Amino acid sequence: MSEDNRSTKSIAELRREYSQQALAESEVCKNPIDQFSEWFEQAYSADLLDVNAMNLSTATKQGKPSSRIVLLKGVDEAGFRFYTNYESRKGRELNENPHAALCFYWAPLERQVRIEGEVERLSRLTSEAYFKQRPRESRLGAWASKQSDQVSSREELEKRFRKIKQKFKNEEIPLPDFWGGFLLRAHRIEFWQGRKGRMHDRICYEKSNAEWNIFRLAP
Ligand SMILES: Cc1cc2nc3c(=O)[nH]c(=O)nc-3n(C[C@H](O)[C@H](O)[C@H](O)COP(=O)(O)O)c2cc1C
Repeated sequence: MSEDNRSTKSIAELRREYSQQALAESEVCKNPIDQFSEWFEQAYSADLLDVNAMNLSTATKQGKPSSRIVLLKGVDEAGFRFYTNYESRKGRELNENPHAALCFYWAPLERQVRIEGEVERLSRLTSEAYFKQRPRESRLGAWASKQSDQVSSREELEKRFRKIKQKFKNEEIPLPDFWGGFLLRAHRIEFWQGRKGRMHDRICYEKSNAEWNIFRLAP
């Protein structure tokens, strides 16, 4: 198809077949975190760009939702960890409503993972340990940015960055009180593998009395 054709194709016509792999109840791990780690490892090995980028959906107390991408910074039996500004829009929403959802899409593998649960803040010690390992510029950026607040201009932002840089010149940059991690404790995790004719595989795990039930969903 020529470039010209490509540019005239309507959005409604954009589609492709998914046919690489299958996912069966009999093959998946008993524990969804093990299953997630397996898929994550495969996505990482496939050299996908931003393999740990995930959509995070939050909602206000009234249930008004909002979404954005954040980076997964760790996962284990306890849950999924990410870091942000506690006073940002997401930080404020999570503070008033801990229910949240994550979603990964690894397009070249034709895979999606959806995760639902409740968040809690990570301990300051854990956040500090992570903050310390961030590049100096990112640590300064955390101090300089009142994330999600309106700013009058780019210059204003850069002025704040320079001021902070000067303030911490030759000093260790401490973890700001308004910055840190969240742990999302999952109670539902769904693995989606694209199949031919939109007959996709969807294997879902739901937690009940500390046990994970596994079932298939219609595509
Ligand atoms: C690839 C990618 C990774 C990102 N990672 C993070 C992150 O780990 N933490 C974060 O606070 N924002 C991250 N962001 C920025 C967020 O998407 C968002 O713009 C910001 O957190 C403000 O969101 P809010 O106003 O809803 O709080 C990332 C954006 C992209 C595109």
